[in-house]
Amino acid sequence: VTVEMKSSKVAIVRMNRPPVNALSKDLMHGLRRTICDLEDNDVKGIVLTSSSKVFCAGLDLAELLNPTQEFVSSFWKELQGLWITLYSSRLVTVAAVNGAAPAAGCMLALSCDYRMMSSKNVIGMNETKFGLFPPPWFVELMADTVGRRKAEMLLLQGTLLSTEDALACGMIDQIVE
Ligand SMILES: CCCCCCCCCCCCC/C=C/C(=O)SCCNC(=O)CCNC(=O)[C@H](O)C(C)(C)COP(=O)(O)OP(=O)(O)OC[C@H]1O[C@@H](n2cnc3c(N)ncnc32)[C@H](O)[C@@H]1OP(=O)(O)O
Repeated sequence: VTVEMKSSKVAIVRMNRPPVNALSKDLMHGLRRTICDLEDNDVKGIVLTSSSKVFCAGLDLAELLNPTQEFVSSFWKELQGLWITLYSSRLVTVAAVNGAAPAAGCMLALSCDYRMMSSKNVIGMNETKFGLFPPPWFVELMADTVGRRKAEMLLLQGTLLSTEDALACGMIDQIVE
């Protein structure tokens, strides 16, 4: 995770885990630590983005391949901790979605107060497409953002929306070129 101060009050927080910013336990820990440190330093707002062409590919599936029970438990704790920290942060949080944001990548964006996204990208929770279901707090985030019926349809079908369709249903707030 890298931090660039745009002014004394606004920080650009970049996920920097090539090639796709898959959320490993360490990346989630780094993000949470960074947000907490910025909160402790009188910063007012952050822009969360990526240093590569993918915003975030979701959970690191490689880390979840044949894990020990202990690892799954600590991984899950880290994911929940990151979500709680970001969602409840006193900072104004903006997601600058500058690449694909599937699954937990979408969760990160939806946990922010405002979402801008570059065109020709995709965002959504596609877990059902590969036989997983999103945890209830992902579901609530989606329902709070696009409405319950739309969320139900998107989650059932594991739809990844284009930038334009995401704007049309309120999943993002602005398209930025
Ligand atoms: C046995 C018990 C198990 C218990 C487990 C319990 C856990 C329960 C889990 C329940 C979880 C539910 C919620 C799940 C949330 C998630 O986030 S799951 C992750 C979902 N993510 C995706 O579906 C995205 C998959 N990736 C892509 O679609 C594309 O990679 C991309 C993001 C659109 C980027 O495309 P492109 O730029 O063309 O790059 P690629 O060539 O596809 O990929 C580059 C390399 O990155 C690797 N990679 C991609 N995504 C991931 C990932 N999520 N995790 C790990 N690695 C990833 C990809 O394999 C490539 O690797 P190399 O081939 O080695 O280069």
